[in-house]
Amino acid sequence: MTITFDPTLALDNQRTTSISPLIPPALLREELPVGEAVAQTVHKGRTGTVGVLDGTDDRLLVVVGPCSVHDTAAAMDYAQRLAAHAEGLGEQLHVVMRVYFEKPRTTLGWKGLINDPGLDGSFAVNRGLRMARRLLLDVSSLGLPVGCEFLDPITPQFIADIVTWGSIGARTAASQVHRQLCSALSMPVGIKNSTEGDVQVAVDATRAAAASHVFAGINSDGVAALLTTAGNPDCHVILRGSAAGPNYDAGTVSDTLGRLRKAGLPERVLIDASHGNSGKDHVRQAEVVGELAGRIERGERGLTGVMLESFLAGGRQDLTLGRADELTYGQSITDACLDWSTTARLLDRLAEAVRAR
Ligand SMILES: O=C[C@H](O)[C@H](O)COP(=O)(O)O
Ligand SMILES: C=C(OP(=O)(O)O)C(=O)O
Repeated sequence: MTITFDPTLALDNQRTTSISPLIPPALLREELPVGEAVAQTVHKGRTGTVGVLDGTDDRLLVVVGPCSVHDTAAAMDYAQRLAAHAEGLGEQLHVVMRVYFEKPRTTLGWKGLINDPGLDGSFAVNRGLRMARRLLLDVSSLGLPVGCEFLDPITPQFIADIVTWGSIGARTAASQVHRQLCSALSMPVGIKNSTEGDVQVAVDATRAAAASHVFAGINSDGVAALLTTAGNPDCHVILRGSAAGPNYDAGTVSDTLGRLRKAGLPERVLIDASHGNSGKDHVRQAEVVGELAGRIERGERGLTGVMLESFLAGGRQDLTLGRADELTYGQSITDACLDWSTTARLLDRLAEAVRAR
């Protein structure tokens, strides 16, 4: 017997306007597999990062690149310049390129290449995932390891095998979902202080991510699964400043190391020269790096890494959805970035500081 309901009594999908298929992660991985050279880059990149974090490798971790990728050709152009420059500084700096595809927004805005690769509100997510995986393979094949922010808890199944260093942003550091995700990720993960400047939330997240968890997710076939994780001992705090001002000063670094010590965690921090530490003014990132270089030279404890937002052209521009053809080549459509030549100069300065210490 068929039971029919009065349609006005329907209970679910009242606000979901469409549900369409997502490619299974395993299929994308088969289409775009990791070859031996890329596997070597990721392996070496992760081992190097862990060594710097643990202090067994005396280099400085530098995570540098665009705020977001919106044009894969420009991202590759940038990657080629960075790979060549980083090679000459390899004894002092462990360089990881920011290749960010997922943007957490304060309210609304373009949410990154995976969500809307056409930059036109068409949300071709399967295409976005393909473009993201392709770019990660291409950048890594230059011998340059990549770093991504993980925002959507499903996305890592599609790309995480090619990621050397991960990040959890200021808006999700308190989220249990993201802390559980970190506990499963195979690479070191930096976790940011909150947008209001709360550092303890990042320390708590680092502690939670180091523990084992059991939670619901998907497997590589895209099927709902229960995941049991071992915990990630390679998570670390990123000081990114806040709307109230910067927090890269020696006092905050020392206070953060104290909080980590109290929580039984390794004492190390990465400083984000952008965001609240630069007041989102890209020019001020250079001032932050200048000060940090002096402190690194003097051997300040715990300063393990630096993050820079940088692209080919300096500054930022607004995207009008559907008008990507009007954009300036190599300029950010999210946060303002340093231009390439200033970036190269700042990398040289950081390398000089490491050499001097
Ligand atoms: O890093 C990028 C941005 O700071 C972050 O995605 C928030 O951007 P919004 O405040 O412009 O939304
Ligand atoms: C979104 C980012 O930063 P935050 O989470 O610090 O705002 C970012 O680094 O791209």
